[in-house]
Amino acid sequence: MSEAPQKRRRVQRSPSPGYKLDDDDNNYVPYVPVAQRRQEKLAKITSWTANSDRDRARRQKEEMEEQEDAEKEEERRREKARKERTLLMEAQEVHTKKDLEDSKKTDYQKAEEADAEILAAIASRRKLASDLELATGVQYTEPLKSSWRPPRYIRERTEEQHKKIREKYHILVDGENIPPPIEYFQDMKIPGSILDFLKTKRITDPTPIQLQGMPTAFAGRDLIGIAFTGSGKTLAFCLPLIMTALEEETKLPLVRGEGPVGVILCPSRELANQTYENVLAWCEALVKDGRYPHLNTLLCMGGISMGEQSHVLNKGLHIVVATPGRLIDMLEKKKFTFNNCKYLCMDEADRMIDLGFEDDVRNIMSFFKRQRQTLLFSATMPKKIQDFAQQSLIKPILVNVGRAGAANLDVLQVVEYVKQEAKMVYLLECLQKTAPPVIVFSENKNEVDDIQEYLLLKGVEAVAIHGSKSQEERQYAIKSFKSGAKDVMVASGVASKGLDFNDIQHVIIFSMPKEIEDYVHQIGRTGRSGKTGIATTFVNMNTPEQTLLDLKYLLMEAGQKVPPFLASIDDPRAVQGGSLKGCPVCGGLGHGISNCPKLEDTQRRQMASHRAADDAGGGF
Ligand SMILES: Nc1ncnc2c1ncn2[C@@H]1O[C@H](COP(=O)(O)OP(=O)(O)OP(=O)(O)O)[C@@H](O)[C@H]1O
Repeated sequence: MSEAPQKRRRVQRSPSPGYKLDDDDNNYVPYVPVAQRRQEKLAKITSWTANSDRDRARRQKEEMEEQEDAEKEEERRREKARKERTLLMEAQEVHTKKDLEDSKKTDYQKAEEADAEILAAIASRRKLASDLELATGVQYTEPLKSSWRPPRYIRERTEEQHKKIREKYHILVDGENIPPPIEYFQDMKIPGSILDFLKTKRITDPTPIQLQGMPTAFAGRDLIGIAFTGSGKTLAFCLPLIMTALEEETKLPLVRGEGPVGVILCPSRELANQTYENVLAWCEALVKDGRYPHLNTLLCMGGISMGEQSHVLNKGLHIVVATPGRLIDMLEKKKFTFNNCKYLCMDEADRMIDLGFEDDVRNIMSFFKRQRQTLLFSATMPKKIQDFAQQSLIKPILVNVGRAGAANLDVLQVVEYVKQEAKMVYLLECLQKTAPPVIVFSENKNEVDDIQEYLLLKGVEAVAIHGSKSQEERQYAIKSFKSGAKDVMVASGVASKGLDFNDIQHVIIFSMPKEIEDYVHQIGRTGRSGKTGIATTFVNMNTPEQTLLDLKYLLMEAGQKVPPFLASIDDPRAVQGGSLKGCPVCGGLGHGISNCPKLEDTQRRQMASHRAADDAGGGF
């Protein structure tokens, strides 16, 4: 029905006005003369012929091309097969040659080569710097400036005089323009109220790491500080931060939402808590004489509610003591920022960057908005870790007191062969050696619980601490042991690293850790701040021979008695005629890098984390 008007409209539109059209007009076919029609047909036929000729030619060409392609493909296949055969033969030849060469090499040479390969792989680790800095290529070349100066009479000393002082305290240093060692706290320009407080704790003169480390940190320099367990590293890195924060607060007081000025990172909650308490005590001492302002310190770690600390967050923040996970969480939630943060210190730094926290540390670094002073401290820091860490520091200064990873000489080390089944009974006997407090270490959480249970049954006041205990249980154990309410603390190695308990008389290592560094940290809970202590270690057939060898060399280095069963263990490297260099990865003296337990552990952990990432589907 709608067709009609449309048609009508079309009809009306097309011709010129004045014509009258109907359907016949529409169907009208104009007349074409015969001659013209014949010519048109001829032209059509000619074009068909031409087209079909062209088609045929095209088809032929295509066929030829296909054939050529097939031939070329066949040639390529043959060439590839020929090459593969040659490569295979070459590879076989190379292998045969290598086998021949290898057969000429001694086991020692082969081990050296394997070590070099592993070292090269470690050296290629991604630089320890913030992702932002890496991405934008930000590079600082000069250390931070500080207004602190040593007293004039010290500045006027010659380099030779500085050297003599360092030699006197067995301090090794490395770096450019090293600040002078200072033998008295008074000369370090530390506020008198803090010095008075330190005196009440019987801290009157700086320890070697303090007398070189503190001037270095006060001068704003990046620092790697290595010194024995219990040699006062905590004061060496906390006091410079307190002084920096004090300077900032004096210049322009911080208000809510501002700060922190610096952060101290610790690998465990217990260590973070202990460092926090030290900082609190020193900051409280600072305000005692009424001349200095109050500095706010935040403890930022898992297991404590931030609500408890909201009173600190509501003011300007000077110092944060943190474990990595919770710190990242707080920074991501923008509870505070690092916009004005200029001091980053890592305690037990080798552990932090080497075992699991490396990416967290990079992440934390990416929150800094300006150049920072970076300090790394530990009792054990093998050369490789030092080299790696050094890349992220600016003209760093290395302060080393004794060999990194060496045992504290104030600890008498006794190693005893005790059969597995006799350990518990012998432990009771061992506890009689000294008065309390005593720490018993075991590598295994279940064993920690078993030992505590056994001791409780035998009437010994013992507490236990390990990673699977709740925060409250861990805190209770530490508090009651520290206060003297409990005589014995049974602990897993990880949970107690870096903890400073008063006057531990005896450390008993119930199960020898695989890594000698852990042993050094564990025996280091005694013999602290110049006092002496005893460490008794149980070993037996279950202890790997390589661990025993590490132990043997460590005892020899510390001038301790080596029991006959240890002395009789031969070093396979010596048998092969190789050098007896220590392991550059863990510092163990009884093995090379290729059989380093720490490296194995790290690789296992990395593989586990890759597997976890795969399971999670990868990606972002
Ligand atoms: N100059 C000093 N004189 C005497 N005692 C000191 C001095 N400095 C620190 N101390 C004390 O020495 C003990 C050990 O200090 P700290 O915990 O800092 O050792 P550390 O080197 O960090 O040990 P670790 O490597 O085991 O963590 C503490 O109780 C501390 O109060």
